[in-house]
Amino acid sequence: MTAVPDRRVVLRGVTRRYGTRTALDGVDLDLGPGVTGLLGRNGAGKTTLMRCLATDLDAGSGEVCLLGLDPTRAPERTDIRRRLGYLPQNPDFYPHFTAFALLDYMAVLKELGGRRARHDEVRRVLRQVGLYDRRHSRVRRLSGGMRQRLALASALMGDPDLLLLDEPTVGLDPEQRIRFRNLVSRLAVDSTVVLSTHQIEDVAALCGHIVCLDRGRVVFDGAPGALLDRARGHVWEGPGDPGSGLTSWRLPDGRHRVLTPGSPLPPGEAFGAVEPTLEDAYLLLVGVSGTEPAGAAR
Ligand SMILES: Nc1ncnc2c1ncn2[C@@H]1O[C@H](COP(=O)(O)OP(=O)(O)OP(=O)(O)O)[C@@H](O)[C@H]1O
Repeated sequence: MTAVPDRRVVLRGVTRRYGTRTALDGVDLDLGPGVTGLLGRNGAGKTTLMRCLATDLDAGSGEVCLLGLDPTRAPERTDIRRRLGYLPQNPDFYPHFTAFALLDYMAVLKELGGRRARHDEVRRVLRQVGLYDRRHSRVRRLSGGMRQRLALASALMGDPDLLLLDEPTVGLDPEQRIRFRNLVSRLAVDSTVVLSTHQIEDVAALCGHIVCLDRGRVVFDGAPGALLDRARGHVWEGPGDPGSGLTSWRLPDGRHRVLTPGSPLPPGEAFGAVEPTLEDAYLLLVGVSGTEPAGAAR
């Protein structure tokens, strides 16, 4: 009987600084197979966390265990790297390589077997991301969305146990986005996937687990339903702009949607409570510049 590989990601008290700036502040995490959505505003620490998980950046102080292995030990770090796929934010590729040659080169670096096995794997991932017909195109001739899909193909090579995707759907058209969701959700049956994104629709469609960072700290770690529960009673719709510094926006029918962090009371007489979306819940959690985050959501 073959042993089931350990696919967990465990962090204990990870604090990562850049000089005097603290990017991660005492982060504890425990992730397993399925898709975890990593949310947070610009500068919250998402990319720093992803780079620590990708072993691209040392984790500073605290403990990290990836796939049952210790990334501070060189041989274990090599094993982790063979078993992980990483799509970094703004990937940049050699522009003169063809799509096929580029992935083949990545496969060599990842030590994915001999030439035939490698080429089979490159063809497989090119088909998965819908780029097989463009395999002989040079990277510089691909569109931005196609380059993003090429980066995804590179991350998918070797069926990784841990897949780290930093803003993967930037530049994808709606059809490709659905294709991406299907691909990732199938992979996440067995693998641990971490999806860092500002696209809340992708999180709603894919993630069974959400982690939200704010100024380097974990401010939410749980199921989407639990995040929605916190927002219930704080989202309203009614006529007119209630003003008073609350987060609100005009809907296409002229009514206003209003968030009342902290207060479970309507912002005006004619306002009725509505079911929160994940975006409402996220905005209530982290607050919007000029407003306070929801007391109840902290
Ligand atoms: N190489 C670096 N040197 C110094 N400071 C950095 C460096 N990289 C990131 N930072 C700082 O660390 C903090 C966290 O940045 P990080 O890129 O992890 O945030 P993020 O959540 O990924 O943001 P975004 O959503 O904008 O991509 C920010 O204050 C940022 O300015």
